[in-house]
Amino acid sequence: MTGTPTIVTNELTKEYLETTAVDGLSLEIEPGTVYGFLGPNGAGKTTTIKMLTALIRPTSGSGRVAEVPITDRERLVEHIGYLPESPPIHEELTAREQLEYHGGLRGLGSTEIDERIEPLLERLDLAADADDRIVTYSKGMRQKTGLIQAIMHEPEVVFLDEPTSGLDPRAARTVREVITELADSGTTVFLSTHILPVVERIATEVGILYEGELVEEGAPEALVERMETGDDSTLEDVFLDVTTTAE
Ligand SMILES: Nc1ncnc2c1ncn2[C@@H]1O[C@H](COP(=O)(O)OP(=O)(O)OP(=O)(O)O)[C@@H](O)[C@H]1O
Repeated sequence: MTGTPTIVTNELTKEYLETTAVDGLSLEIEPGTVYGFLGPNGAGKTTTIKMLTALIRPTSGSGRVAEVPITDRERLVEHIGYLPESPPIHEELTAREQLEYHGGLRGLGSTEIDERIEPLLERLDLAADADDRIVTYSKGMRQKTGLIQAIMHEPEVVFLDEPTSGLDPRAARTVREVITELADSGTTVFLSTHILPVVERIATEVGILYEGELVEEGAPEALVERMETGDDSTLEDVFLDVTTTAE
């Protein structure tokens, strides 16, 4: 698929006092891509996502998400959904109240909110608990609430940080299916995870970050093919290779 890329960055860089967390990152991601964003601990993935969602400002370089400059948080929020590692939810609310509140912030009316959240609550097996307070929820239930919150306003781009962490196998499968369906309908999904089989299954493109730099990028099968270790190479082999030998 070609068109205006939904995510474009040019030499995006974030420096902290003693660390260059992200170092000259240039990305071009087309609509409808599931982009598996990989990298070892501390590689700069969260810092990248925070810049792409306008939570922090780059030190240098630029980027546009859904054609909005990533420094324009006010405009950007309408176009994006974000599931961070710890979803931003109010513990004292019920999931339904939290989702209604979030939908209101995104300009949705109450009928629209109900129409969007009910099928997702059902699908993620959360309907029976939706009127319980989040403080009583397990990690997986919070994760599912956070996911619904990230996608319910039907944003053009969804950023997901470890969306299947804490989920049982059935829920994890449902989340993978939801991600694939989002992409099929044209949503761009930026997926950061350490669970490589998830990426292998659903990502259409993969970028591997190492010490703040993009050291490998391509379709998962193309990356694996490029490995010359034999027929049974996996994305894990590619990951281990490029994150140990790169300088
Ligand atoms: N607020 C901050 N101040 C100083 N250094 C920071 C800050 N946030 C991140 N860093 C540093 O930037 C680098 C990249 O961190 P980041 O959290 O983006 O990595 P990550 O790839 O998301 O790691 P993980 O897989 O462990 O979540 C690390 O060296 C980290 O210590």
